[in-house]
Amino acid sequence: MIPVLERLERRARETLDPVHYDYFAGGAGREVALAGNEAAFRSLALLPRVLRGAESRDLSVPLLGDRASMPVLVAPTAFHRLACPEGELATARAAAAAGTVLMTGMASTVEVSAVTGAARAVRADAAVWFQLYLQPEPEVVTALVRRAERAGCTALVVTVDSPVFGRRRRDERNGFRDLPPGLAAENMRDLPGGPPGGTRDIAMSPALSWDDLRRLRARTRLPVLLKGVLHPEDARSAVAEGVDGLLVSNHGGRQLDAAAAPIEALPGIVAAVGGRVPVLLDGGVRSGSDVAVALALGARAVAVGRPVVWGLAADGEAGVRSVLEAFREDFDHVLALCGGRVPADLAADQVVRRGAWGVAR
Ligand SMILES: Cc1cc2nc3c(=O)[nH]c(=O)nc-3n(C[C@H](O)[C@H](O)[C@H](O)COP(=O)(O)O)c2cc1C
Ligand SMILES: CCCCC(=O)C(=O)O
Repeated sequence: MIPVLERLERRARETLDPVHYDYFAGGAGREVALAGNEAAFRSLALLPRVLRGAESRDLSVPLLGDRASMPVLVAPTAFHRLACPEGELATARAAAAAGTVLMTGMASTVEVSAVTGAARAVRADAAVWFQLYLQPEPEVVTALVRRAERAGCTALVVTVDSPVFGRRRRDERNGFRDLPPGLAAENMRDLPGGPPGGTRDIAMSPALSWDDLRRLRARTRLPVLLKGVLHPEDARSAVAEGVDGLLVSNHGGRQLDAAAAPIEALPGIVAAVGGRVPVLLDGGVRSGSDVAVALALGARAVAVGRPVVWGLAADGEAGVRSVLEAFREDFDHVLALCGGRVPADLAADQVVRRGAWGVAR
């Protein structure tokens, strides 16, 4: 882990209400998936290339019509006002200042138009994508999509790894269920069928199918990224359905505790997709070399969840900036050490399994 991240996490742990710390930090079940996400990166190593004449690095990557200044994006995480009074506004400013994509969540404690407003006040062309869980009622989905479109979001991130909510033992132990008074999931306010002026609950439904995704895509011209895919067949189906990108993820180990680490699933997905749409990854990315391994194995970019929350809790907007700049600096350094000039210079033949005998292909 990058030392700055360790420091910020420590500070966040000291600062946050322990119940909220556990909500942010925790995973499902025995937290095997949570630990496995980082462990899987540690089991992989890089074969640097040499004498490549790789001067003047450029870390930027194209993504669904936007361009990120580096291949490290902000993953959608819920309830930022639990971490800092400004909440998602601070996160949005920091992401915009870093020139990277913010995936803002349906479970944001600041309404999405205020989030995009904060980002665009820092950088006029700041890219903000809207993450949503498909809701069983079509009119609710439409209302959410319109809300994201009106706010100027440039893509939708549809999370599909949550047919039911994961069992988070820390939250069960702590009795953490609801946001404290004064905080709410503001994107869920004033939706069809909800209490006037109040918020609806976010529903998770195992009944959702590709039909629901088709209905969503028929309702919007925004590109759609599917978040939470681990199986190559699902990746194939998604591409056949016309999805614009995939985010390989196990929800930071918060849903299926037996889920494979995203970095383990990535090669199968990349092979299934065959370059037809960009593949992104999140889960356990904690250093520039983690970024490099994911990119070498075929990811266009990665996203980070908890490190951003720790930055936010430790030092608000400045803390998130520190996190993003630490990733930029560390990835730039690793790319240089690997003989790369641009992210796409990293190739799959540069990744080996630690402890395995063999030669580079
Ligand atoms: C506190 C917390 C809240 C999250 N909330 C959401 C959410 O509302 N929607 C979603 O799609 N993913 C959510 N995630 C998952 C993240 O988008 C991402 O997949 C995960 O955090 C990546 O792993 P990392 O934390 O190891 O970087 C959440 C993760 C955390 C830690
Ligand atoms: C209903 C809020 C969902 C938050 C979430 O996805 C998580 O805590 O992992």
